[in-house]
Amino acid sequence: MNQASLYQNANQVQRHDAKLILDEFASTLQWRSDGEDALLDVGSGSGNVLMDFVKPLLPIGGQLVGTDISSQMVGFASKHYQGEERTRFQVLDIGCDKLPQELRGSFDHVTSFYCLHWVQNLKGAMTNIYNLLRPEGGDCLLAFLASNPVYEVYKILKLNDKWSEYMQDVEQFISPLHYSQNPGEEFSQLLSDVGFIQHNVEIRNEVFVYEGVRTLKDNVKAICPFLERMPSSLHEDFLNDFIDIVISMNLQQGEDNQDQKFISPYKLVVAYARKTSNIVNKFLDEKPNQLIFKGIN
Ligand SMILES: C[S@@+](CC[C@H](N)C(=O)[O-])C[C@H]1O[C@@H](n2cnc3c(N)ncnc32)[C@H](O)[C@@H]1O
Ligand SMILES: CC(C)=CCC/C(C)=C/CC/C(C)=C/C(=O)O
Repeated sequence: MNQASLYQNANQVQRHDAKLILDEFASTLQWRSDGEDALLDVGSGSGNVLMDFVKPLLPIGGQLVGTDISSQMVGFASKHYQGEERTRFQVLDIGCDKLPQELRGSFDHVTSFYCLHWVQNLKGAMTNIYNLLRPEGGDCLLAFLASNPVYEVYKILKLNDKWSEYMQDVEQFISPLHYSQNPGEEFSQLLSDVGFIQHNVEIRNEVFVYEGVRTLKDNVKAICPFLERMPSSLHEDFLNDFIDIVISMNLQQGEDNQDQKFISPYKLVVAYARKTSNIVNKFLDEKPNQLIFKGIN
């Protein structure tokens, strides 16, 4: 997904979820007493979630770094938000083997919305997030898909001769937690493994209703990685086949075009974790990783 303007105009679900989660966790994040918080966002995309919902939470003296694997996304966000003070955007693959030296241990907070389900090397990504935080401590707030019906639609489309040549690597675009029996437990374990002693992970069962075929198609176009591999003359045919599969999965409500709705039940991982300084770690009990943070400051 590289088309920033398409994404910026068809990301209602992503915006809705990020706003709710940030409202809920704004007071849980451990803000510095000097107001000089540095926050890095992972997978900022076109940048509007970061600028509309994260930036307003940051103290006046805070620094914001939006990052993304896609240079097109970073280019779009840099241009669109170039007048914003104390804000910059840069390319970063959160699954990379070696973090850029200037980012390591430099942040009080890391946030990430709707990105980590794109990263197959989830353990590498979480190790990097841990290492982006300051050695003396910091926290992260993450939201990403454990599962979504879109993944089952992709797998069915791949079986069609018309589309299979574009979708050979479909599994690379399916959330690493999609097949997990217990995604909450699995992600909690991963957080512990990379060093987060204190964390809270929830799996939220959500439903989003897309009003009309055009809305659903626009949302698919904004995120579907396979469309950019095929000639644009095939896009509408692909999207029509996508809709037919959604209907065959009984995810449609209402018959005629006027009041046709599409139901998308999905599981969202919402995780908050704190990195404690090495000194504090020494004094914590051996297994304190089940601490609940909601409402604690
Ligand atoms: C669905 S968008 C989310 C954008 C934004 N966070 C939001 O909530 O609207 C996912 C973004 O993650 C980026 N992404 C995918 N894999 C990534 C990786 N390995 N490292 C950093 N960003 C990645 C994509 O390029 C895309 O811009
Ligand atoms: C009914 C149905 C199959 C809806 C799927 C809707 C959709 C466009 C889901 C996208 C999920 C996703 C990978 C989002 C993202 O990364 O932003």
